[in-house]
Amino acid sequence: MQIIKFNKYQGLGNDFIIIDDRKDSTVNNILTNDTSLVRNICNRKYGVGADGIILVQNSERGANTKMQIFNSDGSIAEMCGNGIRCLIKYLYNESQLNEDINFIIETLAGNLDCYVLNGDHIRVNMGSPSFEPKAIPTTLSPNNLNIPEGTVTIKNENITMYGIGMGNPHMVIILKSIEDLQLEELGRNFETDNRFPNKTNVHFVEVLNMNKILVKVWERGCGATLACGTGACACLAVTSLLGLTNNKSEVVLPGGSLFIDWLNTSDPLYMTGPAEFVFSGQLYI
Ligand SMILES: N[C@@H](CCC[C@H](N)C(=O)O)C(=O)O
Repeated sequence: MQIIKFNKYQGLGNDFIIIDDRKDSTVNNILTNDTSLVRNICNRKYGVGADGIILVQNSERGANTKMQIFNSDGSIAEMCGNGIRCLIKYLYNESQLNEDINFIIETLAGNLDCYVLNGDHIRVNMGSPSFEPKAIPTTLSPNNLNIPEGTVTIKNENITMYGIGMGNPHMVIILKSIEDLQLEELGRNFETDNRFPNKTNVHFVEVLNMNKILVKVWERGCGATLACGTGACACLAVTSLLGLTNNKSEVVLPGGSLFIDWLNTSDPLYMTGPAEFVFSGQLYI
């Protein structure tokens, strides 16, 4: 049995157990070979409770550190927007610096620049959204704006949905209202839509005005969460390309707001939002 220290952080209620695994990658080896252990640790009744586990690892690609993220079902995700802010806040708190500072984090979606602003908000260069079907991956075909497009059925109505990659796959569905949404039923169904061979995160979007959208999230490997950072970027990228919002907007999620800007479609997209320490403890695994 090993004693593993952890810190719990949350970004807009999307919560993560952060484990520093830089010494010898032991935890990565254990968790990748035992997905039931991840599920047990993330379980909200019998475990610590979280939407995922983030391992801080040594970077082999010139970044300050590498982020490895496990969803609460034990699957590994390529990227996590709220998670990367939590990781940055952890590194910032550990460094005991009291000034604005930058970090470069290696992820399975590439190296990302992150900036701590006034100690509590973190701005992340999220890279460019991908509309290339193979890269997302999806079998959907691009529409005239080059966004992969298809339909899903909601309450017997065919509704347009879009596929987009932010390192990880996203399905974006724009509705007139998302108030009375069967999130659990639709999310579970669409997550495994066979047009997304690696499954997909699912987002239901209501456009409030040119500068604000409302989003409800069903995450691949986690279920309904209070926020999804990569998803917020995916939604804003789609609504701005469709001309429904500006390219700099507030994304209102059940857990709070993220601010996304994508000032030039040939440039990366930026996400700004909070991250907070919740508690720390020890795992006996
Ligand atoms: N909560 C995240 C995304 C985490 C990974 C996702 N569930 C996936 O499997 O792609 C975020 O804030 O981006």
